[in-house]
Amino acid sequence: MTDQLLPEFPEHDEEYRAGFVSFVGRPNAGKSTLTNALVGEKVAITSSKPQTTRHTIRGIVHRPQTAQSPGAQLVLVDTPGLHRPRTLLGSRLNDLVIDTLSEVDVVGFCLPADEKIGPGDRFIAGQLHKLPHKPVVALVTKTDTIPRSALAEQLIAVDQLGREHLSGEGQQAAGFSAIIPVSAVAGEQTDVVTDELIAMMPKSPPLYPSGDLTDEPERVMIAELVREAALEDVRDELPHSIAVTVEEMLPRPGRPEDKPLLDVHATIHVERNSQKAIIIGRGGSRLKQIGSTAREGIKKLLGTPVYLDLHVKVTKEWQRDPKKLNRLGF
Ligand SMILES: Nc1nc2c(ncn2[C@@H]2O[C@H](COP(=O)(O)OP(=O)(O)OP(=O)(O)O)[C@@H](O)[C@H]2O)c(=O)[nH]1
Repeated sequence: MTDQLLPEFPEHDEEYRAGFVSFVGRPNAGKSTLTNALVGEKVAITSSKPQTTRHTIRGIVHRPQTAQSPGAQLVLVDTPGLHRPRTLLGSRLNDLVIDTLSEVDVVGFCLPADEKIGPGDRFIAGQLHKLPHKPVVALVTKTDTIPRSALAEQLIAVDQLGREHLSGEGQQAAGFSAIIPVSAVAGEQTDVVTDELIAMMPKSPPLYPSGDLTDEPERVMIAELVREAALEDVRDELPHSIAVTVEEMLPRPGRPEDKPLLDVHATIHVERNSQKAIIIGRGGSRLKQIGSTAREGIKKLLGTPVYLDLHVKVTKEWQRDPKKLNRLGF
């Protein structure tokens, strides 16, 4: 291997900080949007439908070393929302989240500014209490949606939530380590979030090469893009019944070097025949639309034109069957 092929790590000295942060919060709290805003590129999948972020997707914020700043790397681990489990998939997801959280340096608890604190938030706060000595920063998201006076009230309520759940035995400090209002959409206070999180990272050499925005395998991101496309405009009950696997991803042989084409074969798994019919649509029209939306996303992600071959398959009861869940990557 020549030196050119080795990944380049950012310059650093002993003051450099690097570590992991994970955002939690109930469905639709704004975790993925905030991840994207901090990283500055679309890595996590956002959707207006709740509970669509299933995989652990990392984005990396790089702060280069300058005369003013020692430089830092913030690795964002995006998790599904913690919620009361109702199915095997639900409890697997919660386990996955707890596992992830026990390994990160800081947890960012996203609480939307425009929704009253409810049982879902208290459930999550109760879960976080199980992780003693873990700093938790409250991120009050979507501040652009409410007037300042309402925000002040929400900040007080959030502070109260932290004091009720995150104090007591084993907890170093009472309540949240910090409470930061932020709007990912308006770009307000996103720098403050980054600064605050970086300050809480341990001193460490860089963990990833420069410019590496995500280490999520492309295959999983492609599956997520297909899933996101399939979720557009479908009925409310359908989202939980869709999973996507990427069967094969190969460069088309014999293409000229400057005109590559990637062949992608993917399967959309649903639970029932009726759902299959919805996904395929009249005369295959919906599937065609899903294909072209997903293809655009994949092309943007990889910078290569793609030929996307999509199949729809009924995998009965995949949410309740551990073997099938494993095969679908959960
Ligand atoms: N106005 C406004 N809307 C936001 C903001 N952040 C997120 N949203 C919207 O809130 C909805 C949910 O945002 P997501 O980032 O997908 O939320 P999430 O917490 O990742 O959701 P799950 O994947 O369901 O866990 C989307 O429609 C976003 O566009 C914000 O700062 N301002």
